[in-house]
Amino acid sequence: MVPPIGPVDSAVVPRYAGPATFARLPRLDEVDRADIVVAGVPFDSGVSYRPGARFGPDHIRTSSRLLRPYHPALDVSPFAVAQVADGGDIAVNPYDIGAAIETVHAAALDLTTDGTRLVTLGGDHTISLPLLRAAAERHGPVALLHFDAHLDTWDTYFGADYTHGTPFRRAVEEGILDTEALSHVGIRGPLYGKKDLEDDRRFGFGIVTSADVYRQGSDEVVHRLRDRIGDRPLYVSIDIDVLDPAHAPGTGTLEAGGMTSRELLEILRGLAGLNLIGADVVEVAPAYDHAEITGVAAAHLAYDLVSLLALNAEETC
Ligand SMILES: N=C(N)NCCCC(=O)O
Ligand SMILES: [Zn+2]
Ligand SMILES: [Zn+2]
Repeated sequence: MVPPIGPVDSAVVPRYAGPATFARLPRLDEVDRADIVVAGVPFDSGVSYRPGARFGPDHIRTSSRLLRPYHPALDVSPFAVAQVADGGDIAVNPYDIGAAIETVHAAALDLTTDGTRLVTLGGDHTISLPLLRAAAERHGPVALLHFDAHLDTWDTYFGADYTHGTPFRRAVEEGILDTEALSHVGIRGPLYGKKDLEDDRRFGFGIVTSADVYRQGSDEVVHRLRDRIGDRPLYVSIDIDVLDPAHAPGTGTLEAGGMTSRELLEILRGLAGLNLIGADVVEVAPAYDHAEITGVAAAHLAYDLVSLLALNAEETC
């Protein structure tokens, strides 16, 4: 195998110089083929509160300049065992949510020909629906592990079906999720009513609340999740607002009492060896960020997701 083209060498070109691709990786058009692609979706027309996640991909890329090539907790050099590349941004229509969803769906299919795995940087949570459609077309109905303060299984907002609060209800209705293996982690905060939870349970979701993570600890949570997921194809969706506002102020719909970035990274690392087939990190809105707190958290989460995928790619080489 030809060795992968890795990131720019930070001992030669300082980290703060040059273009900000994710982790300073090559662009997709600079490599023959990629095992893993990181792509952005600058879209926030589906939000119910503060806008700004359209600037998320650029912010996460900038905040990823300090990532280093070896992941000690997972014992993997992700960019050495797999060809990882930055696929740039999927340019979507900001005025027509239906058209944007179609574009993301088509682009996700295009980027995952030939077994390539996709990690997407949002963008608001609306984009997970077309990403899941593409994942299900490749793998059949997928298990979903959803980290979020919010259920995002609501029905409509102002009569609109496709919003950042509704992607997983639509996905269940479309039959693209494996309803035996659906989990939310980090749920907290006020709801519209008890029916929100009843509907969610009817769709098949299990809930690990933010308080459960604190009380039970990451190891116990990982154990429960792994049991539920088994060897099914798994999609991981991370809404950055799953983190406490102290750990991720740069987002649109904050809720107090969230997880720490340490807890979330610990849980992700506990997923090593599962059949992860795709992932997203969404809802980063840089206008409300301070000192790159949110950007760095998102960059590290994306790095861990890439590392999990790289571990699997290494196994199959
Ligand atoms: N941040 C996401 N994805 N969803 C939040 C929806 C909250 C609401 O407006 O009720
Ligand atoms: Zn959320
Ligand atoms: Zn969400």
